[in-house]
Amino acid sequence: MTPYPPAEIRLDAVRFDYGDMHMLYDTTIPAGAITAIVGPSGSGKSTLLNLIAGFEQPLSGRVLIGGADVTGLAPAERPVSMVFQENNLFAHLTVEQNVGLGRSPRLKLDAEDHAAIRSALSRVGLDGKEKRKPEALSGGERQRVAIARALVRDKPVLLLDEAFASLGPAMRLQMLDLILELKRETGMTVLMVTHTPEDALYLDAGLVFIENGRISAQGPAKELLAETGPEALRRYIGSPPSHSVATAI
Ligand SMILES: Nc1ncnc2c1ncn2[C@@H]1O[C@H](COP(=O)(O)OP(=O)(O)OP(=O)(O)O)[C@@H](O)[C@H]1O
Repeated sequence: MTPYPPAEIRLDAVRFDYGDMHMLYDTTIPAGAITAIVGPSGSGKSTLLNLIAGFEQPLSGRVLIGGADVTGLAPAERPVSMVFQENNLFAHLTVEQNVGLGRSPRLKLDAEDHAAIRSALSRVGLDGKEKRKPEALSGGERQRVAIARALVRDKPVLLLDEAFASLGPAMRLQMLDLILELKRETGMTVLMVTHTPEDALYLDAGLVFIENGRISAQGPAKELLAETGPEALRRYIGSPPSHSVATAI
C-alpha cells in the first residue's frame, strides 16, 4: 500500500449538545500515529468520532483534517473511514460486495476495484471467503471485512469505535497487530475508542481521556497510565493496567 499524506486531526473549539449534555472539544490528534480514546460510558467518546467523521455537525467550531477545513462536508467527502462495534455489514451482500461498497456505493466496480478488494481481503486474512454472506462468518471475520472495506476506501484517517470490543482476546490481539502494521506501512492516522486501556499500551499509542464531554487529559498512554498519571484516569481504570496486553488477558 502506498503511504498517505500526513493527516493531523484538529478540533478547533468544537461544541455539540445532546439535550443537557454539553460537549466541547479542542485538541490536535497527531498525524501518522495511533491515539486511543478512553473514558466513562456516556462521556462523549463516540460523539467525538462522529464529529470527525461528519455524522454529526458541530454547533460551532471547526474540524480540520490534514490542514483542510472539513466542517460542513458530508461523511463521504471526508478523508476518513470508520468501523463500528457491530452492524458494519449488509446481511444480503457477500463479503466481496460488502467490501466493494467502500469503492462504490452502487457496486459499479471495475477491474482495478476488484483487484483492490481482493488485495484488502487477502490483507485481513479472508482469502477464499469472498462469496460468503456475513451470517456464515465469525464475529472476528465480520470485523475483518469491515476493516477491508475501510482499506479499499483508501483514506488517510481510520476511526475505530470499539471495533474490537466483541472479539475474543486472541482475535483482538490479531486486530491490534493488523492496525499497527497498517499504520507503519501507510502512515495512516488511527483514532480508536476503547474500553481496554491495555490496548493503548500494547500499541504504544497516544491517549485521550474524556470526562463529561471534555478532554481532561492527553498524552502518551505509557505516561498517563503510569502510577504518576492523572488521578481521575486512575479512578476510572480502577487498578493499574498491565503493560502487556498479552498478560492482561
Ligand atoms: N442520538 C442521541 N440523542 C440524544 N442523546 C444522545 C445521543 N447519542 C448520545 N447521546 C448522549 O450523549 C452523551 C455522549 O454519548 P456518546 O455515545 O458519545 O458516549 P460514549 O462515551 O461513546 O459512551 P459509551 O462508552 O457508553 O459508548 C451520552 O450522555 C448519551 O446519552
